[in-house]
Amino acid sequence: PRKIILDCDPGHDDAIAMLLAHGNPDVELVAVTTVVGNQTLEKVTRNALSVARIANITGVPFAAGCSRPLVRTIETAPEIHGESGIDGPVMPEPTLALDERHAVDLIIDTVMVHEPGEITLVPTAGLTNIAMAARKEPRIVERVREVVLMGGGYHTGNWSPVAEFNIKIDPEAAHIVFNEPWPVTMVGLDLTHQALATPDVLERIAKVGTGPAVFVGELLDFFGAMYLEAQGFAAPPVHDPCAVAYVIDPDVMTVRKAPVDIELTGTLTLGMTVTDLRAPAPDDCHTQVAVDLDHQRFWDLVVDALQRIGDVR
Ligand SMILES: Nc1ccc([C@@H]2N[C@H](CO)[C@@H](O)[C@H]2O)cc1
Ligand SMILES: [Ca+2]
Repeated sequence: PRKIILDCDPGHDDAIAMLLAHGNPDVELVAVTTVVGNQTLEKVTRNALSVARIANITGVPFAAGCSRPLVRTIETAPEIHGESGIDGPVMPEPTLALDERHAVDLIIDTVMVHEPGEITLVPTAGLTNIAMAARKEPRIVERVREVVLMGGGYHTGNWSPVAEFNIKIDPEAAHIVFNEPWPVTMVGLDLTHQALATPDVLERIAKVGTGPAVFVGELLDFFGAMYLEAQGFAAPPVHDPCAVAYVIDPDVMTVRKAPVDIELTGTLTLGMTVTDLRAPAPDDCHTQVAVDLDHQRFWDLVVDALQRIGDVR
């Protein structure tokens, strides 16, 4: 299976990404790291550990990372994720103890202890931990197989007209990550806005009938209500599991090689993932962007993962 490190800020959709990674047999969660984003580091870390208990994730180190962006001040998203960062479901008390290392060190140690090309980084939050890891131990850049991140967008934004939240909350970190020479797949809003949890999807998930499936239903009910109110979506786009799904099965979406760089000084465009879609892409282009989602296949993967997790309490 593909070995992945999930760097996340649970977060309703981060939680579903974790469940997909845990349930699907073709990926192995070798570490989970948290970073400030949807809510404060303390809240998203507590949420990550609660999700681990709900899905009975054991034998996987969880470590907390950066509590604020590299340069700028903290900007959270309570209007979508609520005060706890995962409002809606009643969350169980965490039982799993955190790894004593900082997330940046857990990422570095995990990459350096594995063979080159074994570890894939799957960030589904701001890129602060990833940027810090690349600066502290530059050798991880050539050892990481690829970075498959949820973030950005080549034609759309959500935290501004042209910038997406994960990028905009720490654009300097994103600039580092997109400009290191490792392969980067940007699973941006252009793609994730196709991953809508419509009523038929909610019904399929409810039919799984297990504790974790009920939990996902509750997550999506809250996420859906907030998305309708805050952004006028009839059904919520479930962003983060799209990145995990691409690692599981690259055919779940189409991708396109294109240079991407991050706007750091724009007045209206700060945090924009400026994507050069002019053809042809340079031969040495190390970045690609996700375009079309096979949403039947995507939701099949999510439902299958929940069925495989079963009831764990
Ligand atoms: N409005 C809003 C703000 C932040 C997010 C989070 N950031 C990414 C989508 O922008 C996902 O990782 C999700 O967890 C989703 C919606
Ligand atoms: Ca997230």
